[in-house]
Amino acid sequence: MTTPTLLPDGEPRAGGLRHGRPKYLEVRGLSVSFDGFLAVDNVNLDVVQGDLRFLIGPNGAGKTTVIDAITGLVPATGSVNHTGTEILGRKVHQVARLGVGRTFQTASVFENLSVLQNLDIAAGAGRGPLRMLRRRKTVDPAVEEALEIIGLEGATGKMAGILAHGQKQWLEIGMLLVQNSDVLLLDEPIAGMSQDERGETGELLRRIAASRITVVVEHDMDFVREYATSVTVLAAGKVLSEGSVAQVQADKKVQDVYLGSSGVEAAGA
Ligand SMILES: Nc1ncnc2c1ncn2[C@@H]1O[C@H](COP(=O)(O)OP(=O)(O)OP(=O)(O)O)[C@@H](O)[C@H]1O
Repeated sequence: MTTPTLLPDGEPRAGGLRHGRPKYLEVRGLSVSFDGFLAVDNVNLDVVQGDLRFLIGPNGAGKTTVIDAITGLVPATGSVNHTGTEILGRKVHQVARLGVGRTFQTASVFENLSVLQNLDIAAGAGRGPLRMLRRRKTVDPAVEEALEIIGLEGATGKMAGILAHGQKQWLEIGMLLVQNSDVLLLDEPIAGMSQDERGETGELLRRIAASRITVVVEHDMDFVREYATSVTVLAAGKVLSEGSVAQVQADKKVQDVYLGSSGVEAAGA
């Protein structure tokens, strides 16, 4: 059996990979209504493999709901195409099997299991129950590779519940890597992290985004400026602006609604 490589082949860049046939996520006319309230309103979004896209905007702009809609957590209309496959309207587990993985604002790991067991379970998500129960003597190469990428090689036996806040988020990302997710939708991954953890997370995002389709919901504009290769700004459920960090910061509409003229967020956590 060949093991798919998880290691990136370069740095993320705006517009994604420029060679080969990159994978893509193409969102068209995505809308989500909660009892008549349009939380996501006709959103179009194109993200190509190798890009590190940040989704920003004021509180209540619809950022998390876009991710919820793509991953099947809330009903939506429109279309979400992952490299030729329509994923909108499928069940949550089907979307995950099609390689679309997401994290939540609060890391959802199995607190009473070790780091290794968490990754093992994620890696076995596609295996049958008998194979899952069989004790394996060796570490799955995909798990080993994910451990290296998320920097938790030294913590394999630690219970996930006692990990530092940042490490839990990294473990959750590792769980997506071993599931072979090639679309990563990460909801505020640095919320509550220390300065050091933020930097390490930024570098982790760079490593994983180079070979995947990555969308990060974020409020921290310093972090966005440092790590985004492209940005989409949402406001009141609609795409307000899109482009490089410099382009969206210079956009008068974005300054009025979200960033002050200094580029510091006017709203948000
Ligand atoms: N399940 C729900 N039922 C009803 N309204 C909802 C539901 N989920 C979200 N909303 C509303 O939809 C709008 C968009 O919410 P969403 O959480 O997507 O915004 P956001 O941009 O992620 O905000 P934040 O930055 O504060 O996390 C908000 O007005 C919110 O109150």
